[in-house]
Amino acid sequence: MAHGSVTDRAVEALTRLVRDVPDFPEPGVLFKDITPLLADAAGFSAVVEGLAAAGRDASGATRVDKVLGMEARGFILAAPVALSLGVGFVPVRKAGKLPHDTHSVAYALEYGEAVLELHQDAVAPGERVLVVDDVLATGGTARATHDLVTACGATTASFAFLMELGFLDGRAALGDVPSTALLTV
Ligand SMILES: O=P(O)(O)OC[C@H]1O[C@H](OP(=O)(O)OP(=O)(O)O)[C@H](O)[C@@H]1O
Ligand SMILES: Nc1ncnc2[nH]cnc12
Repeated sequence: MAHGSVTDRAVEALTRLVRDVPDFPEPGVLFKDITPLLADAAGFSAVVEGLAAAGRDASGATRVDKVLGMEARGFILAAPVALSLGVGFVPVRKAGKLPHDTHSVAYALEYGEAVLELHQDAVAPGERVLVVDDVLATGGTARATHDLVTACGATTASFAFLMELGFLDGRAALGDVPSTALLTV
């Protein structure tokens, strides 16, 4: 079975490059550490191209206006995805980091609570964006990002994740927005 543009063989190889760290950052959380995968040139490249496929139509044409990534791990993946698609990259940052006027949303994630912000003029009304992140866990981060996009008058065309933690049912938080994950655990 293929997962988006990633074959079964690639899924096995990528899964081996993600390290499980028990009880980080707090007891009871099994942390999925993607740093070994990022350090592997072939793995990193396969992930970027697999995620970028969510921003293309069947003919291979880019069908989004911007790629958004969430601080911090989302930046690492979303920026090269934007370059691959030939569109701009927009950072969604934790509170207090963006210098100009922002929209702001408080949210909860698997191990805490935080606030995410987006520059009000970072995406234009009517634009379609691809939201890229490394992990979909509870969906709190992704949902907050979608709400920020909506506050700008733009549309989340799709979410693309490297890894989905299926047992946390994060997809339930994403409503009707299409979502793909290269790996599911
Ligand atoms: O689905 P959720 O429960 O919201 O969890 C997923 C989010 O958690 C992690 O980010 P984190 O806030 O730990 O920030 P980091 O990228 O700076 O490590 C991860 O990169 C996702 O953005
Ligand atoms: N279990 C987990 N591993 C890595 N990143 C995460 N973000 C939220 N939950 C996570």
